[in-house]
Amino acid sequence: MGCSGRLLGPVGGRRASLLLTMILFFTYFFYCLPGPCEPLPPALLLPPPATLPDGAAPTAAGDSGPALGGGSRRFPQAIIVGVKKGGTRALLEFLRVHPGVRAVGAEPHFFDRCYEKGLRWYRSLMPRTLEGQITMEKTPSYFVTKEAPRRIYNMSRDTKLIVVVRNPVTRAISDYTQ
Ligand SMILES: Nc1ncnc2c1ncn2[C@@H]1O[C@H](COP(=O)(O)OS(=O)(=O)O)[C@@H](OP(=O)(O)O)[C@H]1O
Repeated sequence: MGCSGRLLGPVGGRRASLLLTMILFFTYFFYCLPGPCEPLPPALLLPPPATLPDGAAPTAAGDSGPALGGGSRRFPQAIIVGVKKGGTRALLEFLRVHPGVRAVGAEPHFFDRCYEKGLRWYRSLMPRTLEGQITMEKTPSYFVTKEAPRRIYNMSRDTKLIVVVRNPVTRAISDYTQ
């Protein structure tokens, strides 16, 4: 009569359905597993440019050269300065999306508040960069620090300053409301 139910019995039936469920699960997961990584787009595989637009980064005495971890810490070739609430953070974040740009996350305030700590300390804050990558930092208040231009020039005469300005009224409102 009723063949399978009788042949397997209640326990056998449960086992069979459990087995079937497991097979279905494994099959599903097998086909859902991601394949091998997609190859990187060619643009990301390209080496960084051999030279910087305005020459290589300055190398201070005592620089140990390329580190085992990859790259070395260099003084910034470009510093974003400008008015407070001028949009300097946004500019740095946009620039650092480029693989050829590496930047300090926080504002170092070296040339206005921490100058006495010395250049070695300042450079230790910088991210490691490979040859051809650009190191950047942003500290808006260098713009209103009388000594900052001379100090930056003494570090490296090739360092570029990117000045961000903004309508003083909207800037003041932004500063007031935050
Ligand atoms: N692309 C662009 N154009 C114009 N304005 C922009 C841009 N990106 C950011 N912002 C505005 O900049 C304000 C924050 O400025 P900062 O990052 O310089 O602030 S800070 O001084 O570092 O605290 C802050 O201003 P408010 O929104 O008016 O407070 C941001 O909205």
